[in-house]
Amino acid sequence: MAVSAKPKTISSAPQKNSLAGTIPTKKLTKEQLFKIHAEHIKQQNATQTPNGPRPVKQPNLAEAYPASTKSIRDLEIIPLSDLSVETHHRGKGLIVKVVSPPYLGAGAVSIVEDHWGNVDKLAIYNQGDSAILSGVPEGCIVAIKEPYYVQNGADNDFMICVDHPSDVILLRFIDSIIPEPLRLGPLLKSAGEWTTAGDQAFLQRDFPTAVFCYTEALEGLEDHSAKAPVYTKRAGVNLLLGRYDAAKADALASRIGASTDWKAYYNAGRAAYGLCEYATSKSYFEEALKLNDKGTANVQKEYERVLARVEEEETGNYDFAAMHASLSPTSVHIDAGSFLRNTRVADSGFHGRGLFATRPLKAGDLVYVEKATLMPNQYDPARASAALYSLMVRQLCDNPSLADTMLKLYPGQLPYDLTGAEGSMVDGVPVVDVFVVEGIRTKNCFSSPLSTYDDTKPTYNSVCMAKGLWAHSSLMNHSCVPNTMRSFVGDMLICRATRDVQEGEELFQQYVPVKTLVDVRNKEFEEGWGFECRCGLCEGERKSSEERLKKRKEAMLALEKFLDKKPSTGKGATIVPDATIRTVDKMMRQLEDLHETEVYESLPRLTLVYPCNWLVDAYRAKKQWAKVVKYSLKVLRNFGFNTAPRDEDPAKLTADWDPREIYTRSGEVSLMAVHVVASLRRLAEAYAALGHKELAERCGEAAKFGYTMVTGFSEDVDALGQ
Ligand SMILES: C[S@@+](CC[C@H](N)C(=O)[O-])C[C@H]1O[C@@H](n2cnc3c(N)ncnc32)[C@H](O)[C@@H]1O
Repeated sequence: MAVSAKPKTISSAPQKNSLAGTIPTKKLTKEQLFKIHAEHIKQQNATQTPNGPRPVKQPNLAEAYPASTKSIRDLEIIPLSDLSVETHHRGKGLIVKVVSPPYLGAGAVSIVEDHWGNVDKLAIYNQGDSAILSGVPEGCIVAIKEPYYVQNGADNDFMICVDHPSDVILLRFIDSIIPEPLRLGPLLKSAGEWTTAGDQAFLQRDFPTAVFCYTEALEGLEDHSAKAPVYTKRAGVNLLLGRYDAAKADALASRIGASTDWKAYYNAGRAAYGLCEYATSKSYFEEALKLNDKGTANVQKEYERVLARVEEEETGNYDFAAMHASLSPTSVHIDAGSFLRNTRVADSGFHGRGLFATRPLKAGDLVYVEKATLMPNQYDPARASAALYSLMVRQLCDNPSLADTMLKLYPGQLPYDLTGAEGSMVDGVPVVDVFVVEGIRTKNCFSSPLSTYDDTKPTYNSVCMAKGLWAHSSLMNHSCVPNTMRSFVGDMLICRATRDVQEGEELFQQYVPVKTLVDVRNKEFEEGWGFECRCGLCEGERKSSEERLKKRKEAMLALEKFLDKKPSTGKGATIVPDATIRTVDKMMRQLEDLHETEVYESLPRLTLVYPCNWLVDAYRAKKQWAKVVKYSLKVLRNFGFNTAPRDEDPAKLTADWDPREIYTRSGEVSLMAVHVVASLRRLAEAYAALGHKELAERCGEAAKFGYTMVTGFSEDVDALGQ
């Protein structure tokens, strides 16, 4: 798993176009523009499947520029003929009419005309399906704020490129800012006509247009009692579009002070539920039930559902096994609340904010459970990042209240400072800066399998990973030897303590499974997240000399090279010849000797984990159980579980070794992983084979306990296979 597969860094600015800053003298004529555009549309109609997923134009952070934060009313309106290439026209705006149907690819490309009679090409990206502008209907009039003009391949081919969704505004036909020659006057006159048009659009399932029409209708009405039913209609459509902020506002605006308001509260409750505001949702359903004391079955059902969410938030009681059983490729979003009260956000000594324990926690305890803020059902690694990015943009446009959660996350270093206006409403829409969104995505997203439990099974296709945002979890800083471990069941992130944690202690997670060598893993942190890790393991290992580090690296690479062609387990494994085992054992001991005691006495020795695991498997295949014990104990020790006995004689251990204590008594610098569970299982098997039943049972129990930390909920260690 990874917080982000390969976070992007901001590279140097792209090469400058020789025309940059100039008004092009050679441009396509109006006729050429229309002709080429018509050909593109013809081609599109011939090749594209209607309603198929549209590609996403993912932002290149190297070319980042800020979204406009100005109102169109404060900008100087300029003609299309004044646009200069590779230029962000700060302080300027365009008002244009769309004079062609759109060509739909990663963006919507249309031909537009200004009131001076100039025409040009407009490409609008990053509009969600719920926005009319995702399709840019012919005839609509749009304002483009602080336009960016680019060359589009061929010498004389240029276009206005709108990356930030809030940089383009769909204007109402009666907006006084529209210059006279572009004005049509409203197509429909009365509120009644607009309402009927909204109803028709609704019946045709064109929900964005329905919202547009109901909005026009509301503008034309003055009397609240006449407005109320239109608000109710618009609330319903907004609910269908997942525009919960607007749905909630509409539902509340539809109240008229009568008992029929139960419907308004019911809709407001559903909208708040959609926003995961369960306590608020509960209070709206209660109002609805008060007004309609017979309680319609629907309200009662929704009320009971929200009560379950509130209880989960308060108690952290979940039936994870049932959640897991409910997962399927089409059903990955779990209906559950987040349990966060064992943690709080505070300043960290490591970086910015971090998460801290609000009460003492025992190893294995639930630290928190978080439902994804956003997680698209997209497990194809080639599409997962783009899917998350476009969902983040869409949700910020559709539900501006999400900005409070999402835009507070760390965006990494952008080439410009945040304006502070991101997320605020300008010209009726929230300012959404796609480069900030992408920065937040790369620094904060997690990769998640459908379930971690299944992901540990040897047969599972671990390439299938979705990407999601868990806003609370993102606030946790990284440590290579963390005190928590995360796992996933669908879009629920389960975080468990891997050792005892005191009240007030900072909580850490591993951003990625850590590389064995201190310099290699820190290069990854530096490139991906811009920090150098100062955890106990990294600080400890830095005390080792450069020369030692170099020698360890060489020994490790030689060992890995030797082992590469000699699988001791799984596909291609055969019984390994004794001579090979002896060589591996010797090379492993040489590598072991390169770990100086003064540095590694109680630190994990990660370079040794792989060869020791290899030896466990090789001896197990030969049923040499004493050796299995020896090397399994070494694996535990190499993960930093230094209370694992170093003397492998079972006779000495039977009385007083409780393997569960590895979790509680190893100190701060140990590393929990599924391999630890696997080693405990191997120990259990080997002790049993050697006749040490009691020890075997204890190891089995410790393995089950550890597996719960790894998977979030399951003790079924047999899932790990043979
Ligand atoms: C997902 S954020 C974590 C929350 C962050 N501390 C904040 O204030 O929003 C990731 C960023 O936190 C910082 N960070 C995380 N772990 C760190 C650590 N161990 N040492 C220093 N900085 C760390 C890095 O800047 C990283 O890019």
